[in-house]
Amino acid sequence: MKLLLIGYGKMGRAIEARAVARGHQIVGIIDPTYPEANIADFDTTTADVAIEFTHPDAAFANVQACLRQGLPVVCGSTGWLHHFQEAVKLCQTNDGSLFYASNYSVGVNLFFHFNEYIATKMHQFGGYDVQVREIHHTQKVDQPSGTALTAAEAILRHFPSKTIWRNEAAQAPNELAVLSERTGSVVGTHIVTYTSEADTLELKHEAHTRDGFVDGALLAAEWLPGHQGVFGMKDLLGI
Ligand SMILES: NC(=O)C1=CN([C@@H]2O[C@H](COP(=O)(O)OP(=O)(O)OC[C@H]3O[C@@H](n4cnc5c(N)ncnc54)[C@H](OP(=O)(O)O)[C@@H]3O)[C@@H](O)[C@H]2O)C=CC1
Ligand SMILES: O=C(O)C1=N[C@H](C(=O)O)C[C@H](O)C1
Repeated sequence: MKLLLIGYGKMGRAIEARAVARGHQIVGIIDPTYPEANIADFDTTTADVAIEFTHPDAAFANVQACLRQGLPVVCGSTGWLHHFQEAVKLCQTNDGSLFYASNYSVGVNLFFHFNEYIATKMHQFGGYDVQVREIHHTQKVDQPSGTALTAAEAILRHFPSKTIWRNEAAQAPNELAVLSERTGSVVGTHIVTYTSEADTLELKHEAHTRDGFVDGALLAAEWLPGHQGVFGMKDLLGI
């Protein structure tokens, strides 16, 4: 496949290495380190799909540019979802192809699945409070992480005594604390903790490397061309 990489940082570089090893071709790189390369000028007919891992402030414009130019786009950037419905509309208007996941690793998508099940059960049995915690490297600019937000929003849907999340300690029983920690080079750790007077139950995912994100993004990029609409990991993995 012919890939356009938008963003050539930690994820973009890791995707390049893995993609080439799998026989794919990188036909373009859009990143501030290549100032001559501009998404608006890129001849999109030379690529099958774009993979976008940039920055919360850049992602929506990049997604818009791909959709307007008829290029299927796999986006992994977090922190831009206040624009997501606009992206969905643009995708529909342009008969485009957009794939988005706050986390592309299979392990985290299993974690999401178990998170929904556990939230439902814990709410049924009662007596538990719940919080979400995420730990990442110090270069991460957004908080809470996109993954923590996906998990928190699922808890709000399945554990109805929590009605709103807050990125600090809860100040009322209906608030779900989503706590963020930035330290060292931690790749990405997410923990959902249920506590009662009697015991504690935890669901934890700890990424050891970025390989899981990279492999999932490449799977999505291999799958997306030919699929029209807005898709996520549930469509790809069937979980
Ligand atoms: N969904 C998932 O599975 C995962 C998502 N992520 C998310 O992906 C994003 C990128 O992560 P990561 O690679 O670690 O970050 P990095 O900061 O390492 O890389 C981002 C790159 O994008 C560049 N960039 C910034 N603005 C633009 C733009 N307008 N067009 C093209 N390139 C641009 C940056 O350049 P410069 O440094 O000069 O600004 C940098 O080279 C983050 O939002 C992160 O949360 C990360 C891992 C997994
Ligand atoms: O910025 C990162 O590094 C990561 N970002 C994603 C997120 O915000 O959830 C996914 C992963 O945790 C790594």
